[in-house]
Amino acid sequence: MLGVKKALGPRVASLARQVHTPSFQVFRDVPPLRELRNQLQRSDRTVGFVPTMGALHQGHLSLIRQAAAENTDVFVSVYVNPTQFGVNEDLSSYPRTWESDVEKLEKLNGEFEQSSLPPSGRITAIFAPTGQVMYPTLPPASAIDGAGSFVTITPLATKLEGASRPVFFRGVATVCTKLFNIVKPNRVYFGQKDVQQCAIIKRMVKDFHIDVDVRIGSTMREADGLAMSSRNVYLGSRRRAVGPVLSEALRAAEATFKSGKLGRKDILGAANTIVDDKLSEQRSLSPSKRALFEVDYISLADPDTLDEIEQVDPSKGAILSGAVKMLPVEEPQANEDLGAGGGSIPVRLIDNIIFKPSS
Ligand SMILES: Nc1ncnc2c1ncn2[C@@H]1O[C@H](COP(=O)(O)OP(=O)(O)OP(=O)(O)O)[C@@H](O)[C@H]1O
Ligand SMILES: CC(C)(CO)[C@@H](O)C(=O)[O-]
Ligand code: BAL
Repeated sequence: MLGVKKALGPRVASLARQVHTPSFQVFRDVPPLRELRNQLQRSDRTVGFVPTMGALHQGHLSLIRQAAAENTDVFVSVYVNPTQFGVNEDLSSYPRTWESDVEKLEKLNGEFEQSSLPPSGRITAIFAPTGQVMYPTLPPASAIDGAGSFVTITPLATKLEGASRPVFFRGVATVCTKLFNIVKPNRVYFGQKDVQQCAIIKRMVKDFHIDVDVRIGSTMREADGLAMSSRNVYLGSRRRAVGPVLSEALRAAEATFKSGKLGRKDILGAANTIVDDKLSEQRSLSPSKRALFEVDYISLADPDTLDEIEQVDPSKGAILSGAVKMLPVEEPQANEDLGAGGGSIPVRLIDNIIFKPSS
């Protein structure tokens, strides 16, 4: 185990000193973390675990708040897992904001200390492992035929997000298996924004008899409906203004469902109209002003199998979801806010709404 100062380097160490004594331990390796976990086990404390890839925002913090309300101790992992990125995806540019992540977690612990709402747990440990720790035998492989020890959950992992990102859920299931084995949490917390990831984790826990309770937190949004996401920092102002199109489209589809229509054509038709109108509007603008995007999918699927459905069965409900790729900014303007990556990185936005089964 590293003290927070040693783990963070001199700049953050001095920052941490200014704030107050670090309120959690930072672990880079497994054995010291296991030692702490075993101590907690012996004193009947419960661990809620929130896996993240860092670049923390209010979505992550809401999961941590939920974990603190339901456990005495919260463990958070910060690890950008290479095996869930395809070979042409944004692994190298993925936002890494360790210093501000630690500040946010410190602030949150301060909030928990002040809280009068019982019971309130606190963040006890951050696990920020190296690649060598997480993949001890072979360097991690992202190619589809790459060698390594992997967990695969098929056919769930091949649908929707998996159709566009073929190694994504293999990487997620693999790293989550490792993390669950290391942390041995009582409860794990995932965000509904990544609805297919939630379905895959639940299936993995069931099929492998993993002794953990999977808890899902609701999607945190910006004021205009855009789902919060670490990758939103790539958008810049032009693409940011168009990004809410996906949540608007899903809300229109939901309104159609709530008006009593159960058929795919009606429900998805409402979403597609919003998306098509927005795209026409943007195409009519000059390349120096517009933000173009491609729709990867807008889906109405069975909540268990994720297969596309023609009709919502009210007793089962459905998952309405979508993915849109914001294309690189054309003809950037002087002084334009282009976001991280200078507007050149395509940004995949995902979102969903769950139609709950009627009781
Ligand atoms: N807006 C959100 N509301 C609630 N939970 C969220 C939100 N965004 C992410 N999460 C959850 O936080 C956990 C960690 O996600 P991750 O670190 O990949 O952040 P992210 O914002 O989803 O990043 P990315 O841009 O890579 O999708 C996941 O369980 C994810 O579902
Ligand atoms: C669950 C996860 C931390 C695994 O790397 C990641 O997929 C994420 O942040 O959603
Ligand atoms: N939130 C999911 C992580 C990813 O897109 O790689």
